[in-house]
Amino acid sequence: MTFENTREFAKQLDSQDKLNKYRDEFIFPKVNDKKVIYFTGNSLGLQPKRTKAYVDEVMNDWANLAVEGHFYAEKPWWDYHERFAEPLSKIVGALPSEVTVMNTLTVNLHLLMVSFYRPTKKRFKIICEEKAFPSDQYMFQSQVHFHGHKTEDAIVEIKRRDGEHNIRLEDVLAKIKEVGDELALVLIGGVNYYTGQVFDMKTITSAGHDAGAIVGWDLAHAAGNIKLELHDWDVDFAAWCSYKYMNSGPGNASGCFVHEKHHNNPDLPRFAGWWGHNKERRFKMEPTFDPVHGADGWQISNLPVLSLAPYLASIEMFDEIGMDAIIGKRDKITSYLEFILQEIDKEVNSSFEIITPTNPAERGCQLSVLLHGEGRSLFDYLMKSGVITDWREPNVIRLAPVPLYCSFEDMYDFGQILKEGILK
Ligand SMILES: Cc1ncc(COP(=O)(O)O)c(C=O)c1O
Ligand SMILES: Nc1c(O)cccc1C(=O)C[C@H](N)C(=O)O
Repeated sequence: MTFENTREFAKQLDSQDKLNKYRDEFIFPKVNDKKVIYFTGNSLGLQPKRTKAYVDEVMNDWANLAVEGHFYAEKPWWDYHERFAEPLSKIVGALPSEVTVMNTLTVNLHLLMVSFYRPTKKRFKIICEEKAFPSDQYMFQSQVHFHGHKTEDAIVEIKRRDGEHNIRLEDVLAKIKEVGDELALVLIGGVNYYTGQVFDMKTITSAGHDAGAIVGWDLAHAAGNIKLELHDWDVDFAAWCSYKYMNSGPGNASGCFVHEKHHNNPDLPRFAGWWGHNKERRFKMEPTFDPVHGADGWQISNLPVLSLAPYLASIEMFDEIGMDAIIGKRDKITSYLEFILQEIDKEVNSSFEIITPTNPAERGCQLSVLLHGEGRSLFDYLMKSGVITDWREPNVIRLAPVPLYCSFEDMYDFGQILKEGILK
């Protein structure tokens, strides 16, 4: 597709965009009484207008029913989470029995490691990406220490090559082969938070299994952003947060995937609690744990229904639209943003460097841009001008043109503000 850097062309793209109507379903912060151009949905998604009704429903049931709300609310709280299974399974490419919602992301990764990181004397190493998100690094370090290993012995990082911003698939596969029978677990961020690189999860999962390892994925930046086929890729487990691309609200609940091949394994350890116990007999207060079949069997506590309400509001919007339509717009608007950046770079003779892969199959909707020669003052100018991005040292801005609420005209306007900021 040939793009043009004009407002008329951007407006034309918006007029052809079938998802453009969803923009009005979101609440935008304002700067100078104008909706911001919001590029940080990879950190916190915007609030859907429909969210309040879902939260008010729970608040009203609590007010009017109190404890009876657990069983007699229109959406009973005791199995409120079961409303996620169908829609969430479509977003991550799973069976409904393979997904559940609970806790928050890093907590879930720890609990899944209880089940899936069981080192032996021989097979104890974990492969991850270099400079994984810090919470993942601390999770890995604390897990291997818990099992009596040293970080330097047990954690193997796959490194970028000198002068390259992204990790090569061939290097991931070579490292898996190299570690071989000492490899217990491969756990990588499916979409890298810093560069926006998408990893070939199918190929890496297969290679990890060939080496005799378990393979899991941190999908914080992937769920709701890219096409996932966790069941068919034979992924063992995964977890994601819901407050980024799934617009559930700050610090909100995480989602988990556990492949059905692990559902009936009595030898699989897990930290148990009553909400993972047999649903029909849960209130008989039995002494012996009998796990619910499926990923719900990893639940521990009764669920934070007030948190799940915004999550459900968003998931039901995703179900209305479908991931294919979201991904279709994502590819178009991300490519248009890439075009705008390249055009502005030429116009102001700057030296931007997009460090996200140029191949649409290797990226989601995030573009990470090294602003060579520019400092934090440009970032500050953008923010003051109503362009919300985030700054990552040394001088990278991350731009996530989330398809549900970003417009093509936003991209054009961003380009004009960026040019002003550089030329001022
Ligand atoms: C890749 C990745 N992993 C883990 C986290 C931490 O998630 P939480 O604070 O919900 O545990 C984040 C961001 O918050 C992230 O981007
Ligand atoms: N969870 C966050 C928070 O509570 C404050 C600020 C940022 C976040 C984030 O989610 C960071 C995000 N994971 C990132 O990749 O930058």
